[in-house]
Amino acid sequence: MKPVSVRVPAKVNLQLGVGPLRDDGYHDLVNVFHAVSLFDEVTAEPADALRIAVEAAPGSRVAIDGVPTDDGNLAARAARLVAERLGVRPGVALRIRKAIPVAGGMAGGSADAAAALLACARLWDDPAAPVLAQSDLLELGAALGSDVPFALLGGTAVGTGRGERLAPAAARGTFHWVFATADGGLSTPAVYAECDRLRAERGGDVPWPEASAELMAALAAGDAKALGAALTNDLQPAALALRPSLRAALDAGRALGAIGALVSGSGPTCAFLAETAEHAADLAGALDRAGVAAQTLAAYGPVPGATVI
Ligand SMILES: C[C@](O)(CO)[C@H](O)COP(=O)(O)OP(=O)(O)OC[C@H]1O[C@@H](n2ccc(N)nc2=O)[C@H](O)[C@@H]1O
Ligand SMILES: Nc1ncnc2c1ncn2[C@@H]1O[C@H](COP(=O)(O)OP(=O)(O)OP(=O)(O)O)[C@@H](O)[C@H]1O
Repeated sequence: MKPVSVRVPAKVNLQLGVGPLRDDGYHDLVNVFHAVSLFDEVTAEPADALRIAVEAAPGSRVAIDGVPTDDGNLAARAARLVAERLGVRPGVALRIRKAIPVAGGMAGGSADAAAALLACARLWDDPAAPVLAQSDLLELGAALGSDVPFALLGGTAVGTGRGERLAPAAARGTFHWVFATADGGLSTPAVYAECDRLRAERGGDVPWPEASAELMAALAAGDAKALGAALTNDLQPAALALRPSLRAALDAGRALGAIGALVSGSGPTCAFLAETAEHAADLAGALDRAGVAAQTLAAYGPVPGATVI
């Protein structure tokens, strides 16, 4: 059996509408996912047992210290799920090359899980009569994490439920982004908990989230300025409360001409929308010089989800 390599993108949330806390500890969302051109790569090769190796992708300065190389790695759990479903032994060496910031709010772990699902299915399933269809992989992905199904699908899509129920969104053209990473990650459960705490402090009912009509129209028209004005993230106040320094990064990006600025998902990475690829390159340079980010990364979206290469 030959090794299988899968390339998988990061995401930014264009709208993250967070509803009330559910009994199961999750929140109902309106989550407009957008896949961007920062890619992790996962290679799966037959081995005597399940092994994980993690490295920074060539040319990437991503800090991989916090990434587990045991069953704590979401990619390992993905491989076990596929093996279990296909009734095979999980004998696979997974090599993960990371370019997606770790614990950055860009779903890097979820991306690796999606890539491992696809790579292991390709390695172990019968190509002539596959047991696992795309819908099965989406279901296995949802069992691993709320962001995993989108990493399989890619593009631009609206997630409801806890974010795992996906409908592709009409989107035209390409949008250009700059991502400003921060030193040290934020824990997703901690950011949701801080959101609940801030809401309880404020009092009143939490409204049911609705997809923004302005955002969906901007996407369908490929109108970057309108998209920039319509970006929202209900987790942003919580991320800013836990990491006050992010406010300076957002303010700097806006002052330097970003047409939209927000915290990406649960943070701490901040996302800035630019008008063109050149504008994104200039903005990345200016943000670097302003010293408000650990690193700046220019990228574009939408891009496809997990893909065998
Ligand atoms: C912030 C986002 O990245 C935006 O796309 C996601 O909502 C988080 O997705 P994820 O990292 O895949 O999260 P999961 O692994 O499913 O859940 C981790 C934790 O985040 C919180 N969580 C997650 C999703 C959701 N709809 N409501 C939640 O409250 C819960 O505390 C949960 O225990
Ligand atoms: N393959 C993986 N890559 C990165 N982190 C992983 C991986 N598997 C497990 N983890 C663990 O998950 C934690 C969160 O990592 P991840 O990079 O997925 O965060 P995130 O991008 O903020 O996630 P999200 O945007 O989905 O909330 C890490 O600190 C690490 O302990």
